[in-house]
Amino acid sequence: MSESTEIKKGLAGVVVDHTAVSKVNPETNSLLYRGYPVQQLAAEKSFEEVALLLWTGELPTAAELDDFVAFERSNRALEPEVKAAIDLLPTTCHPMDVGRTAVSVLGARHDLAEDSSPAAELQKAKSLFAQFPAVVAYDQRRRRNQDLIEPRDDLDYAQNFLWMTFGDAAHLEPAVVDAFRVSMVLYAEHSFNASTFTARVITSTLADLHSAVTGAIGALKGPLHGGANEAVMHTFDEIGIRAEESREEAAARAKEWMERALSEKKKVMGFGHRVYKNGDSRVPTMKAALEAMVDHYGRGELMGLYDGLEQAMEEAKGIKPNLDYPAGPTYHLMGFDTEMFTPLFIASRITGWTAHVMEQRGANALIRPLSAYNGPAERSL
Ligand SMILES: CC(=O)SCCNC(=O)CCNC(=O)[C@H](O)C(C)(C)COP(=O)(O)OP(=O)(O)OC[C@H]1O[C@@H](n2cnc3c(N)ncnc32)[C@H](O)[C@@H]1OP(=O)(O)O
Ligand SMILES: O=C([O-])CC(=O)C(=O)O
Repeated sequence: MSESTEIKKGLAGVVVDHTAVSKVNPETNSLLYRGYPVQQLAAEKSFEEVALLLWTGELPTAAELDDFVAFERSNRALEPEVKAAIDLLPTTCHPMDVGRTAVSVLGARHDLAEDSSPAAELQKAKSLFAQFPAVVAYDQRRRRNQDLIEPRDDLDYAQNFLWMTFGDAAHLEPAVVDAFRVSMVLYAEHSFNASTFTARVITSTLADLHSAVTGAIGALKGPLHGGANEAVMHTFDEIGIRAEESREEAAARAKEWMERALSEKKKVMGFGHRVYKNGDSRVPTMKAALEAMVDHYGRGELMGLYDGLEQAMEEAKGIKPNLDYPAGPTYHLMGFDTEMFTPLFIASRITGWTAHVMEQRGANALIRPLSAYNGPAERSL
């Protein structure tokens, strides 16, 4: 094999493999899941339907959906052993550590752990989909000294997730459930992003699905990727959220903050994207969901901060927001602690990761690039 010396730092612009799971097209600013525009899916489909679409390549028939919904509803409860493992972790650790540990425990306990046949992989993906919300919900509650809430099988995925976290009727109001469902659909899949690529690298060694998802969670945690939704909220907090303020006043303070941050050469999380250079295809849909939450909770000043930062970044650098930008304040308004935002991203992205694990396994080649050595020349001891 001849060694190429051209280095593509960060693999930017490198096409590594085919995928039929999704198509990100920065030219048309579109995102298709298995051929369907994500905006249409977000408007019309449940997250359960979108998960099946990503895994199988087609939207489910009514009977297929019924089967999956029944499976999901009967596998939602937090297993006592997983709860025990979570309880061993301090509440001072990051909730992403809890999510990562829980997936690892779930893998070690799964009957099909070492079976990587297509049927077993799909079964494990469905199990993780069903089991993960209880991990996030319980972790959120224990950090507030609240007891675990059992799932309800009369609720769909999005409703039940909110129920297990908050246990009140206010979070089952259609406006809240819908914004949450939209966020799950939009976060589900995005081709060869860093965490999905991590999952594919791990799968390429023929390791098991839960190992791939555990590694993917590690990659998602960083603020250059999924951790940005949390970081966005820290920015809002640093600027200061003042409920009594008008939208215009909040926007003016946010603009000032952004101008100062950029003059200090700071990177502001929630802006920019490796692939989209002219705006993230998912942002308009997520921004509409955020606006619905702002109206629902009567919190116009938050939209002032949002607009002020966006405008100042656009004016100074022409850099647009990514999906994490509207998602962060949406989860904040719903009442999640800031550190829980990226675990919510996990709950959604489990679908895309596992679809890619199955695709990688179906046409595998070990992922092992080359490096150009630039250390000391050979020397003797
Ligand atoms: C769901 C998701 O995971 S979406 C991504 C979430 N991540 C973030 O929001 C983190 C903030 N954004 C970033 O760090 C970057 O935009 C990335 C990592 C997402 C993409 O980065 P890359 O394609 O590698 O571009 P890179 O970081 O080289 O940026 C190019 C230029 O734009 C600037 N830039 C890019 N994003 C930002 C930002 N958020 N704030 C300030 N400047 C930025 C860079 O400083 C760089 O400027 P320079 O050429 O003067 O040095
Ligand atoms: O595609 C990327 O690099 C990051 C991203 O937006 C995602 O994973 O949703």
